[in-house]
Amino acid sequence: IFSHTSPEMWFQGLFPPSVCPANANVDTFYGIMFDAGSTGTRIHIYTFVQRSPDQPLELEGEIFESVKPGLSAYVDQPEKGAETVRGLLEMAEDAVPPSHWKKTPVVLKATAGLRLLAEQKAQALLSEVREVFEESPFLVPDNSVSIMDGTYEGILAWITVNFLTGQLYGQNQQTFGILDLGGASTQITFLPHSKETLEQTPVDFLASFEMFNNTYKLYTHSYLGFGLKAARLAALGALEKEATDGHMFRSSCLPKQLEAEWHFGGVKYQYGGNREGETGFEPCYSEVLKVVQGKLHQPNEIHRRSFYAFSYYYDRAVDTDLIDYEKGGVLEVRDFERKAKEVCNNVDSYSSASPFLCMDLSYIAALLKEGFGFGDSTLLQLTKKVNNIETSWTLGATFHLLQLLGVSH
Ligand SMILES: Nc1nc2c(ncn2[C@@H]2O[C@H](COP(=O)(O)OP(=O)(O)O)[C@@H](O)[C@H]2O)c(=O)[nH]1
Ligand SMILES: [Ca+2]
Repeated sequence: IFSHTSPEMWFQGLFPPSVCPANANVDTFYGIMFDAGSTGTRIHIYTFVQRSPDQPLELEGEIFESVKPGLSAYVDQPEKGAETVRGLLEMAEDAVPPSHWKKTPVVLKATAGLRLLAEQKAQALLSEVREVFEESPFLVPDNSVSIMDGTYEGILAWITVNFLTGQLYGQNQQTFGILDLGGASTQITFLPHSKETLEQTPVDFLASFEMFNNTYKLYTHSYLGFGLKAARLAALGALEKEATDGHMFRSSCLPKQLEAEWHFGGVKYQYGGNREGETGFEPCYSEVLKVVQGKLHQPNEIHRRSFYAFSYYYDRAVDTDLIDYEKGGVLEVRDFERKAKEVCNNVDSYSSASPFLCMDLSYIAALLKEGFGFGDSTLLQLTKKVNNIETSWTLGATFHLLQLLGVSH
C-alpha cells in the first residue's frame, strides 16, 4: 500500500536524505523504471520511504531524464541503442546511494515503437539492453527488459493518475479516465460504472487488475498505429506504399510549398504540401478522418466520465497556447477543433512551429470526436505532472514491480 508524503514532511527537501531529521528511522527504497517509447527513452527514478514496518510506503519523489530518439530508431544498430540506455542508467548511480544499489530494481518496458518492429530486430535491441543491465550494480529482476502489452500501458497509466490525484485510497473515490497519445499508439482507459458498458464491450477491452488490495475492472485499449506520428504516416498514405524511397507524400494539411524529409522508426519519408490542390482545415480534416473513422470502439459511458489527457494531447495544446506549459489546464474537446481551424487556415503564419501542427491538431480533434466518440463539450484535464510527479505509466509499473518483489503489499 502506498500513500502520499504527508504535508508536515515539507522540510525534508531542505536536507540531504542522510541528515534529514525525519529520516533518522525510516527506510528508503528506490525503483528505476525505463520507458522505451517510440519517440524517446526515459528513466524515472522513484524514491519511497517507509516510516515503520506497519506503515504504507510513501512516494517521496522522482528523478526524470530522457533522450531522443527512441530505441526503435536504432533498429539496425542495437548496440548503439543500448548505449543510450547505459547513459541514462549512469545517472541512476548518482541518484541512488551505493548502499542501496544491490536492492534497487531496474526494469525497462518498451511500447509501440518496438511493437511495430520485426520481432527479431526488436529482440536484438532488448538483448543488448539486457546486457547493459547485467553490467550495472542494480538488481535485475527476471524478465526485466521486455515489450509491454498495450493493455498494461493503459492500466498502469490509470493507476498513476488515480494514485497521484488521491482516488485510490480514502473516502470519496471518484476515479478519472486517462487518454494517452504516444508517437505510435494511443490508449484510453476508465473504470466503467454502468452495467451496460460491461455488457456491451468486447471482452478484450476489459481487464482486471489488482493493486493496493483492490481489484479494478477497467475498460482499456491500446490502438497500435494510432499514435500521433503513426497517424501522420497514415494520413500521408505512407503506410500503404511498400517502397517509400524517393516517393513524395503530399497532404492538404501541410504548407503548400513545403518539401522535406522525416525519419521515423528507422525509415526515411519525403513529404510535402499540396502544391496544386487544396489546403486548409476542410480538406485536411477529411484526410485525417479517414485514419480514424469506423476504426475505434466507442463506449457510451465516456460522456459521463472525467478524463485526464497527457503526452501529445498536452504537447500540442502547449504549442498552440491552449494551455500553459507548467500549469496545464482544462479544455473542451471542441477547443482542439477550433485551434485546428485557426492553424490550418493560416498554415503559413504558423510555419515557424512544426509544419505538422495543422495535421496534428486536426488528427487530435478527429480522434477524440469521430474516433472515441467524445462530445464537443466534454472536459479534458490536461496534465503533465501531479504533485511534481510525471503522469506516466511508469509509476504504476513501479508500484506493480515493488508489489511483485514483495517490497510492498
Ligand atoms: N508527462 C509525460 N509525458 C511523457 C513522458 N514521457 C513521454 N512523454 C510524452 O509521450 C509522447 C511520446 O510518446 P512515446 O512514449 O514516445 O510513444 P509511444 O511508444 O507510442 O507511447 C510525447 O508527447 C512525450 O512528451 C513523461 O514521463 N511524462
Ligand atoms: Ca508513451
